[in-house]
Amino acid sequence: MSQVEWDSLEEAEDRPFNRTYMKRMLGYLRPHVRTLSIVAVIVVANMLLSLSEPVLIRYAIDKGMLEKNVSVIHVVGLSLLGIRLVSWGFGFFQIRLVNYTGQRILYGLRQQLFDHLQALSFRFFDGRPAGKIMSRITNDTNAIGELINGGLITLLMEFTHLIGIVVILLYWDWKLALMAFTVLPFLYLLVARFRPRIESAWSRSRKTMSAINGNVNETIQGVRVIQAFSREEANNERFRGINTTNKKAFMRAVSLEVMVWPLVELIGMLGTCLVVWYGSSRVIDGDLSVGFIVAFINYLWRFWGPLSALSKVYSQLLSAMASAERIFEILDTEPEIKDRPGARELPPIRGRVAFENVSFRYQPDKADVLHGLKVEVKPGQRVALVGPTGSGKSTIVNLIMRFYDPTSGRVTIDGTDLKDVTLSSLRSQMGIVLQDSFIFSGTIEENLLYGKKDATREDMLRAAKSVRVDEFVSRFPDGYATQVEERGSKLSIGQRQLLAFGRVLLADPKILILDEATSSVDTETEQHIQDALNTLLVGRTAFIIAHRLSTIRDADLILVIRDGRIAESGNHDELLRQGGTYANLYHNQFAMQESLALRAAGS
Ligand SMILES: Nc1ncnc2c1ncn2[C@@H]1O[C@H](COP(=O)(O)OP(=O)(O)OP(=O)(O)O)[C@@H](O)[C@H]1O
Repeated sequence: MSQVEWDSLEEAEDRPFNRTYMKRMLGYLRPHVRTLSIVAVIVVANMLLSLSEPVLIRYAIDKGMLEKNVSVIHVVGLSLLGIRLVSWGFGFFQIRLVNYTGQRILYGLRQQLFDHLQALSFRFFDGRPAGKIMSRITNDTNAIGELINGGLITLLMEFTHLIGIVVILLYWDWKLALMAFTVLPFLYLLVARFRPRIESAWSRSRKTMSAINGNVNETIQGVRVIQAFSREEANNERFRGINTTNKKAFMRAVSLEVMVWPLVELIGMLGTCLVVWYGSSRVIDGDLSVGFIVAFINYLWRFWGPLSALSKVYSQLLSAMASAERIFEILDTEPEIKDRPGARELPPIRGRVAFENVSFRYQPDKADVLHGLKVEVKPGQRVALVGPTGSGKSTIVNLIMRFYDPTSGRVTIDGTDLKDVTLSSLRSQMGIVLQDSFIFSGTIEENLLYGKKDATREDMLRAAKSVRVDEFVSRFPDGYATQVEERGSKLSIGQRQLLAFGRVLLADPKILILDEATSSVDTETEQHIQDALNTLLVGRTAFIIAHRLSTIRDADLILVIRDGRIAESGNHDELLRQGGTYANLYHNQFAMQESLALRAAGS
């Protein structure tokens, strides 16, 4: 089973009713108490109106039909019509108010989740698939919304109805009422037996739905790889599996429901039959009037409805509770990396970066990835990080950006521990360009201004020109206003790289981190990128996860990383003279790159 399927089946486990979550969820209603009180008044008024209908019918039969008084029938008829009209008006306001409040609560919850998500540290995202997180913001908030919009009102309405009916029936004729209620234990047994099954079937249906979402999300993200490997059929097979499970779970839930709810009605009917049988004999005896018995039965019909509705709301409540649990899990996750109390602003950076005996592991129960790193980089130095895959190069730059904190030791800038300064003052002076430059949907101009909203148009054009963005932008009919799709999918890899350079150049960071793209671009673009890079690096301390020989050779300091340690350090010539790992790497890998480059230049 894939991660996505496993996660969604595992975690959506519905838990039994949880009072703490319920209380916390009700906390979201607190700011809307006034509106909800109005709703409650409307609900009670509607309940009273609705419960007055059988009384009017009783009156119409006993005083109108049996005593042949037509004017009573006219009055009752008009009254019933009036009641329905007023109920309709009340219902309209009630639904509007509830939906309005529900939407405001959902809006706030979604916003709160979104804000919180952005503040969470990398470690949180490391362990969770994106599809799962997305489903929390959409599906789980919706489940809570449905509860507020539909469930809570049903609960309030049906509950008040039920109480009202029981009171009236007992008050009218307690013997007849108790006779009708003798079927209640059977109803209870039936519901108690089948409800858990229905709930678990619905729960399975929801879980498999979440697996479907995860699967679709993964497929969209990975569609290029899927098509490249012609995995469509195998993927379809996997999707068909989840889809079938979902269909079966849904069908099982529905079949149970269509079996149980008519049974509930049947048992209710039994209670009504008892009343008809016993009540009619009392009507014949002249003990009860016809209008009375008709009204009594009418109330009984209204009694079974709320009972099944309430039972369904309970399922809805459990499902919302599971959603609430997942939402609260996110909201309760404290960002690991945050400003410590009393953190100060980092003054303008000069650019000295030091690792003081830094060790780091990604998970507490896993082995160290970096071991006692010690290195000092002077302001303005260009540092190349080289080493085999998985050796720890990206981890080092993650620590400089303070995406993670070291497990032990300190990372300092100009002698200040990164943990002592505010994140915003640190990151606003740092820039990062990753291999796969993330371009946001919007215009090219918006993407360039991403790190410096207040830059003037002249600044923007200058930056774009110096990293050669203007050359390709000028070929677009809309120029800088050209819309680039999500992730910049309309741009070539080289163009995306240049745009990312422009974005970071405009932000003018003092420390720059760069993960050099490994993907091959044509020699001309390569040259453009090299030129742009040289412009970008002037006057900044730079850490480059380098793959190109030219970048490495130009570096002031090369750090060769092996198994989370600095195996060698020095400049190109020094390291070649040492004849160690770097020299080997150079002769085996980079020398070939160089001869290829020379050949390309000569051809
Ligand atoms: N988020 C993570 N959670 C757990 N382990 C991780 C995480 N990221 C990286 N690692 C592990 O840490 C080690 C160092 O990874 P890192 O990404 O720093 O290597 P790298 O030198 O940058 O590799 P590459 O050149 O392939 O990008 C690897 O063993 C990797 O499996």
